[in-house]
Amino acid sequence: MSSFSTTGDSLRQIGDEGFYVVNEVVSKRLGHIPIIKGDFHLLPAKVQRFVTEKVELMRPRGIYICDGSQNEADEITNKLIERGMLSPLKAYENNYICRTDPRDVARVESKTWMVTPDKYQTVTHTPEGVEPIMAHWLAPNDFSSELDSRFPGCMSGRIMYVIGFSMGPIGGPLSKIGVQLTDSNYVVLCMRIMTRMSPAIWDSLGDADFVRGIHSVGVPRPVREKVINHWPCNPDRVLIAHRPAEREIWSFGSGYGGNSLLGKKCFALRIASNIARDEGWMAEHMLIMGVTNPQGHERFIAAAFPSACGKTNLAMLEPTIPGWKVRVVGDDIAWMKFGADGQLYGINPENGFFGVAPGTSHKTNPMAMESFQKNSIFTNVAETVDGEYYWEGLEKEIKNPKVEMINWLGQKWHIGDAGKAAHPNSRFTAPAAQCPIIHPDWESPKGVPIDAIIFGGRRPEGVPLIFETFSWIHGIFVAACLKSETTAAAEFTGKSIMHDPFAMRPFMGYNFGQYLQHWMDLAKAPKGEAARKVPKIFHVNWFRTNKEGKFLWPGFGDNIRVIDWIIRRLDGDDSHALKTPIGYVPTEGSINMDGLDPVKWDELMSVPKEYWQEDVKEVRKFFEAQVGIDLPAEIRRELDEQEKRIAAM
Ligand SMILES: Nc1nc2c(ncn2[C@@H]2O[C@H](COP(=O)(O)OP(=O)(O)OP(=O)(O)O)[C@@H](O)[C@H]2O)c(=O)[nH]1
Ligand SMILES: O=C([O-])CC(=O)C(=O)O
Ligand SMILES: [Mn+2]
Repeated sequence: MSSFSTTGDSLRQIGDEGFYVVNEVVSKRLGHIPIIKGDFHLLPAKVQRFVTEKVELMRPRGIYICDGSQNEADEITNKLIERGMLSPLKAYENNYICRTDPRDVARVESKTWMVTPDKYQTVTHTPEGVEPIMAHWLAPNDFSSELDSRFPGCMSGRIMYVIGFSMGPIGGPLSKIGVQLTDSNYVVLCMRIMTRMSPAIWDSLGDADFVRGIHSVGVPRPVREKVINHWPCNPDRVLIAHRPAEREIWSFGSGYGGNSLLGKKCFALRIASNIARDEGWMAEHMLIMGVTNPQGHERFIAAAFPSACGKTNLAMLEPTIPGWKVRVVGDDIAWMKFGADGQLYGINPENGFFGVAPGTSHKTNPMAMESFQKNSIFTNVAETVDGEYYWEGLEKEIKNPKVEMINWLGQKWHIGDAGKAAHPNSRFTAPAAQCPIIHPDWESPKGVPIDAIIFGGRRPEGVPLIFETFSWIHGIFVAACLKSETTAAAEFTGKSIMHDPFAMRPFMGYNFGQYLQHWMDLAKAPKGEAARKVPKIFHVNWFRTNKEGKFLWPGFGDNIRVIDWIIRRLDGDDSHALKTPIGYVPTEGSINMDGLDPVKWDELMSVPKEYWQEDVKEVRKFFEAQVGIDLPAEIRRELDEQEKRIAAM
């Protein structure tokens, strides 16, 4: 029998919150835990049990059941303004800025764990002494002690918010429900933008199971250390742990989005990829865009680039060649499933954009700019005395270039001063529905038909602007070899090229060899279903540089020129592709360059033999060290074949 029961309504004011208690949870051990908002009795029984168990563990001073309403958001926002955590950006409507503790600015890959009874459910068989980089494993016993040293009493003196949310349109066949508990009201406001949060969740859920998220900033009251920028966090004790079998996430010590908005990377990628494997679909770090050509025919494309490598920008691109139209379905995560008709369909499980601010401007990404003119939250950007946001990349667009600002560290700052205005991983959080080019079908429950998948990364050297892979399996091989220069989205400093297979290294939810096998298996339709029409797979590189380190390709809106070539390939145009050892590249003249400053075609498109000889050796080492016996034989064969093709160049 549960040690909890609930009592009826009572009305009183508690603490300094000024909220009224409508009912309360009674624990034999803890006494009365006031429900500050919402009706506990209306939660599904399983959610009630989840909440009461965690209340007993984390001992908040009150429970706040969120309904996702505007009133609720206003109430929380006002509270945060009072406390100094948020401030309004007066130049816009309902836009707010906040600065984090400077130690809490990005995902912490090294403290992110998958907890499975068998190590090899999580990681591949790496040789003695080789630390797996794709997923980090924590043994259940070790997890228990990590948990015990953090969570008991961690919400003491704080309010626990209960957030019911749907990833994907509520009730849709590809959608999933989660419940996140958190003691951060910043997280509540951001989850309200990033997920679908409404009382309809509880009706849709009924008795069914849900993904459980438990999040605490890890600063119980009374607070022992000084809180910086009104941003409580506990950087030394950060832990982001997932129990895939239990569909459960435990996040401690960080308020930064990628660590704390549990619907996003933790649920929609790490946990969902486990569900997807069990249920025969895919959860990927991909944008989805609809592209209409001048003839009026629309195609949907999914694309995976590592963090801060251009997904948001590609998803919303404003074409620089006439007649083309791009509309965004999603900018970061795609859940995709083959239909019985053999077509792959994809949804964007999110409800908002959590985008990189620096580099975003009317020139590079006007549609993102339009999306965050209201109802948005900016984290770690600079603020001008006129109440505008500012970051690197807006130099030419700011009204008054001499204006005084407060930089992300809270110091007075002007353009030209030392240091940066905004943290390189500063972010905007904006409702997707506000994007002027949001696709009319972006909330279609069954998803949009995906005809091509693009992979890419930041590759200063050797990798052509675009190539098409030879087959589904060769495409999987190319995605497994994906590499990119490190960015500020995680804790790595300095620029080095890292492996980031499928742009999923930080988000891998299970053994990478099995993940590859799952991708391969998806090509085969189950009995009774139409043969699967697997998407064509491409690789792009917007970031190749010349000897001076300058980008050879203008990128952004001009990337439509590459998409145009891709779509012609989908349409069966065979006349404009040259076979190379790594795939098909465009023949010179087959990419529309009208109106562009001259581009150094050879430097941009070449496939240098020496570079690729080195690359294939390096990839072989990587596979041996990081995938080992878990590497499917077919993928090893692709490597062998590619090596032979390169040798014969
Ligand atoms: N040179 C160049 N830079 C680009 C291009 N596209 C994006 N960028 C820059 O890359 C950075 C990150 O781009 P985003 O589109 O936000 O990256 P993302 O893949 O959505 O990142 P996450 O949200 O971290 O997953 C920004 O500073 C952009 O300005 C491009 O085509 N060329
Ligand atoms: O998770 C985050 O912090 C933001 C993001 O999209 C990424 O890093 O890929
Ligand atoms: Mn991302």
